[in-house]
Amino acid sequence: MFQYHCLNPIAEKGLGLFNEEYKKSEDLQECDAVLVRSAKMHDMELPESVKVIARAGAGVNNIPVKDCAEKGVVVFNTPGANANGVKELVLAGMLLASRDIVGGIEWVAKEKDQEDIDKLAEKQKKQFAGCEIMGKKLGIIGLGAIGAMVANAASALGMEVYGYDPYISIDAAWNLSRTIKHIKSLDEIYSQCDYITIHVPLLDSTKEMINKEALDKMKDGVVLLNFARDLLVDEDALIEALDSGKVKKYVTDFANHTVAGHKGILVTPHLGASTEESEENCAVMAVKEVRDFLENGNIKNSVNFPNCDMGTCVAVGRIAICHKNIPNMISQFTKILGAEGLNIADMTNKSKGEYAYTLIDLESTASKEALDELKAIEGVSRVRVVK
Ligand SMILES: NC(=O)c1ccc[n+]([C@@H]2O[C@H](COP(=O)([O-])OP(=O)(O)OC[C@H]3O[C@@H](n4cnc5c(N)ncnc54)[C@H](O)[C@@H]3O)[C@@H](O)[C@H]2O)c1
Ligand SMILES: O=C(O)[C@H](O)COP(=O)(O)O
Repeated sequence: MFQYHCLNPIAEKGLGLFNEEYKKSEDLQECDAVLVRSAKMHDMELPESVKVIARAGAGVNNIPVKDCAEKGVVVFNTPGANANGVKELVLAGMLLASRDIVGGIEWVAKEKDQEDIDKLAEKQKKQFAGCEIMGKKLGIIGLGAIGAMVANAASALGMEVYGYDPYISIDAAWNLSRTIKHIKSLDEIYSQCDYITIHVPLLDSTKEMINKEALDKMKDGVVLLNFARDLLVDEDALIEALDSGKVKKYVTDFANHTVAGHKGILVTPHLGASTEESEENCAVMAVKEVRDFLENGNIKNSVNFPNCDMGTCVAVGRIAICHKNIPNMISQFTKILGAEGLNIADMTNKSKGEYAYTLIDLESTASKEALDELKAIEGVSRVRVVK
């Protein structure tokens, strides 16, 4: 029996995929798995029982990913599962920034009791007029799951799309429309584009990448959209650029005291992935990842351990080992198992950066002593008997 705990509400369509071998627990103690959306986990004490964290979503900046790797806790996310939800909101954001739709709706609500509201509306509408997005230049920074979808949709709406992503995956590149201009320098995006939207993860290297220097290089009257993370933008510099007229509008999905209520800023309360479809897609993918990991030891879409798949175990036993990616690990594992007379039926070892993962199928059951010896090897963070 496995136990899981949800730190945020997770769609029932996903949780329903847990079978009778799984129990939902109201607290973390004794849990094998944690499911989370945006709850902040950095200051949380995780019990030793937790082996896996699944982020039902894309961004993992709320999770101490490296500390988890050190403790042998595998962290998953659900790549692309909410990308369409975000893409649609980005398109809405561009339209809201181009015409004063919000101001117009608010005006009608305020004047609703005027007897001649129809005539008044015709007179007043010019103050809410704007421009169209067709024919404008859109710069996209980050062409992953979301950026690529925004690029294709904006291109279909008649925008001239400039895309920048020095680390683009082969899959994302294949999915891009041929109309997207491949841009190799951010300066070109800044100097050419009327709209700029950012879709990169929040990392040390991307924090405040939109700063005063970047803003100074942008076209006068640029519209900036941020549906990725607020800390990607130096929002004090942004406010200055907005107040001076350099930036026409800032559309952000992240409410904070710097941006909320400021003239020229449209703030939504982190709604990008809050659609029925995205929430369900993320929950379904997260639960499938957790189950395959707990039941078979397989890893797909982890952000701190490598992909590793040996299917379902047909041998007598399977052991999963989380460890550092350093020399001499495999030989130590096989030496301990060999000394016990345990024959290895199958084995896979994969690495990702500093960390590695080994799955070993055995023709007989490993003793507690052998498992303890494996755990005692320097660089091993967790040894788990999967079967
Ligand atoms: N508003 C929301 O509700 C919402 C929903 C989903 C994701 N997000 C945010 O959006 C981010 C992107 O999501 P995604 O699903 O597209 O992720 P993704 O991993 O598919 O794409 C990220 C892309 O950014 C690129 N990249 C990384 N560093 C870069 C840099 N310095 N310059 C240019 N490109 C760079 C990567 O190569 C990758 O292609 C997430 O990390 C998350 O923070 C927000
Ligand atoms: O990174 C993400 O997937 C988004 O920011 C969505 O976050 P949420 O699941 O808390 O809505």
